[in-house]
Amino acid sequence: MDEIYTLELCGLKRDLPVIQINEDLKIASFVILGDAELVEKSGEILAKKIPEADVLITAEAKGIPLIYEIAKQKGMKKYIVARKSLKPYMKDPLVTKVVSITTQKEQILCLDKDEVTMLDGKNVVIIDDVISTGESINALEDLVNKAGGNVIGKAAILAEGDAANRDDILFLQKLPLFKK
Ligand SMILES: O=P(O)(O)OC[C@H]1O[C@H](OP(=O)(O)OP(=O)(O)O)[C@H](O)[C@@H]1O
Repeated sequence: MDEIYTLELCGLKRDLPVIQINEDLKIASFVILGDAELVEKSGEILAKKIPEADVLITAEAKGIPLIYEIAKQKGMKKYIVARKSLKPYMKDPLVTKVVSITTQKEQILCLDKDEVTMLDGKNVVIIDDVISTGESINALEDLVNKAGGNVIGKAAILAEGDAANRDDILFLQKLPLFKK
């Protein structure tokens, strides 16, 4: 029978499939894409908890619905999504590298010049759906710093594994890792 982890979050319950990602490690797969109810509830709560920022930033892809919801709740007209591939619309892109727990191969995160300008000299909060190894938020922080921004907060719906012991991130619920 397939292994399931039941997550309780913001008064909701979700059965997450537990999947093997390498020889020694299984993770509970948390995919907010398509889950409007969970994004709305968690976004509303996180919007109240994060510090007041000039700019919010996330990484493509699963952070996108969450940052949209938080920006909407806070009445912010814009936010920034770091893309995972270079796009033709990008002029003088700023690029950094990242290896996340779920993807486990090197990806890039990049910003267009106009987004770099939006970050320069601004107070920035980094948003993601999950923080696990921290590689993705580190890469986002690197982009913000290189763009001249100042990271004043980091927030996620879930902190996975050891990330739950960090005191520099705001999160709503812990998610266990399943080690051999
Ligand atoms: O703390 P970390 O170990 O970096 O893991 C967390 C990141 O991993 C997942 O993204 P994923 O790489 O699966 O990309 P996706 O959102 O494009 O599916 C998740 O959405 C976070 O961004």
